[in-house]
Amino acid sequence: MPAAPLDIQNLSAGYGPTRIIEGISFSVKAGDRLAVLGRNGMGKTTLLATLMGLTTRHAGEIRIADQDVTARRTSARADLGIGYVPQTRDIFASLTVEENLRTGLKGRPASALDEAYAMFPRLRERRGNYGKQLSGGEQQMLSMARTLLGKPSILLLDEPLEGLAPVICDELMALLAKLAATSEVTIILVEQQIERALDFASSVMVMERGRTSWTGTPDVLIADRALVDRLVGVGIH
Ligand SMILES: Nc1ncnc2c1ncn2[C@@H]1O[C@H](COP(=O)(O)OP(=O)(O)OP(=O)(O)O)[C@@H](O)[C@H]1O
Repeated sequence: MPAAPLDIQNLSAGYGPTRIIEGISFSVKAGDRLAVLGRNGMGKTTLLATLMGLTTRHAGEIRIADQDVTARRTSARADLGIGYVPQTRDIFASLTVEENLRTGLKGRPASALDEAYAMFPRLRERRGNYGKQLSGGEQQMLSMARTLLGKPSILLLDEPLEGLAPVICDELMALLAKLAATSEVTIILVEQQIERALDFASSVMVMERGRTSWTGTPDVLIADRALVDRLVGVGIH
């Protein structure tokens, strides 16, 4: 599927009656990269989960490639091309790497597994290992590879670097940059590693208590450490 634009208008959502995100609006053009930043507990995960149809929506509209998907179920959104890599790295612990990857094929031929192995050579080496035997970095690679096999037009990544060694973070970000350079996928990245997220993104949204507190381009934040500190509480060093 080619990269798709995403347009969110006045989105409010949460868990049951509890509203967590409130009045969020943004647009991401096809092939662009939006970083969503913010301190802990500000609603970033809830926003991604809402885009995937996994929360209670109270108001607002979600459009993918000019189609209103607001009323669509999670599975229909996945069919329309949203790929979601949650913070919890939803791999099957008791399936092997290869079996996990097969669940992501979505009707594509098994030969497509080679794409995943080309992107993540480490997964080829571990193809017979069970999910639970993988390191944190390998689990993240598997979770991402499985989602990418479905050829998403929009990719939602929730803190993919969490808990990973710097060298693995470098590898994953290089891969994401390569993927973004093809312009075949629109990427929304929630990340606490601000500097890496700003290096990667073409636009930025900062969230505070469920609302948008700042939007702009990464260069503005990179040049203004005090602003970053005020918005997300950590300076860039
Ligand atoms: N399943 C849930 N049911 C009820 N409340 C929830 C649920 N998941 C999250 N919350 C609440 O929603 C708020 C926002 O959480 P969320 O995980 O979206 O924030 P976040 O910005 O992604 O934080 P972090 O950076 O720590 O992952 C928090 O107050 C959290 O306690």
